[in-house]
Amino acid sequence: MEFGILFLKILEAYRVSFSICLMRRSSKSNSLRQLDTGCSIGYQRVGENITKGVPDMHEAIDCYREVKPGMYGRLGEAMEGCNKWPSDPPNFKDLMEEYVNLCTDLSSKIMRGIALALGAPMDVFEGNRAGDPFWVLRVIGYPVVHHANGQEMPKTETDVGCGAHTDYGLLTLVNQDDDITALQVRNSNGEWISALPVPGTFVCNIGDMLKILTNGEYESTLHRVINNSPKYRVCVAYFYEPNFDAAIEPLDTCVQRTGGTKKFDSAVYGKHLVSKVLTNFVM
Ligand SMILES: O=C(O)CCC(=O)C(=O)O
Ligand SMILES: [Fe+2]
Repeated sequence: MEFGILFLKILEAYRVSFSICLMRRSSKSNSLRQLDTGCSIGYQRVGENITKGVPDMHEAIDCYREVKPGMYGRLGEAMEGCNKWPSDPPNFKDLMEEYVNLCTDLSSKIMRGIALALGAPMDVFEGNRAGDPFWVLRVIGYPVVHHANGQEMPKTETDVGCGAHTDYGLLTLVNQDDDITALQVRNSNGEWISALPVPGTFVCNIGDMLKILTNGEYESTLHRVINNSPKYRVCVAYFYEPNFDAAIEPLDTCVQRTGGTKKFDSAVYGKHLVSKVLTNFVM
């Protein structure tokens, strides 16, 4: 039953997000932009997001779990501020908040499954690791890179909807169009393979923090987006993250499972996120 409700929410979030992207494109409004902080809450125009020095061919609305002033001291300062939810349609904020709650619940269940698969206690990812998880929600629109007559534009770096990267937290739930194949993941042979859309499902990516926690047993998924279809593509990506101030290091169980040597130093999640956001995902 729970999944049934989630499924309906997936569809509704998709539908509303799609209309927002279309609205934004037609009105050319940039009223959601937050210009007064280095943080990227709100609307980003096509090409404003940069991955490894190359502008991404997408536009997006970014929302974060709210960091209230002083909540995490200096660590959280760059992320302080309210989300810029679109006011039209009027139920956008409520719907997306409900969607976030459902995704958070589902992700914590997936993390419990992963804990058991690793032979660790079911709640190993809770408490001061991810008992109070941070989250990020991105509604992303990828414009068409074909000419109207279907002829392909010259292949340049700028055709890339989103350059190759790994996500920085624990898990990502990608809610993509049913009829456009654009997301690609790199497999262990170094080949790019398409993550074919399966209606009513998420693609679930592993992020950098889960790689550290598992001492590399779970690899963070290298992925990219190339929208070669003749249609505007929409994706709603939900990022499930550790506690903002969590110091993440390999779990003892995972160090033992992977040869007894810690492969990663401890990393404070919030610091990792802020460095990514402030450098516009250069790394
Ligand atoms: O659009 C997609 O399918 C994935 C987007 C993505 O990788 C990201 O926002 O980190
Ligand atoms: Fe990603």
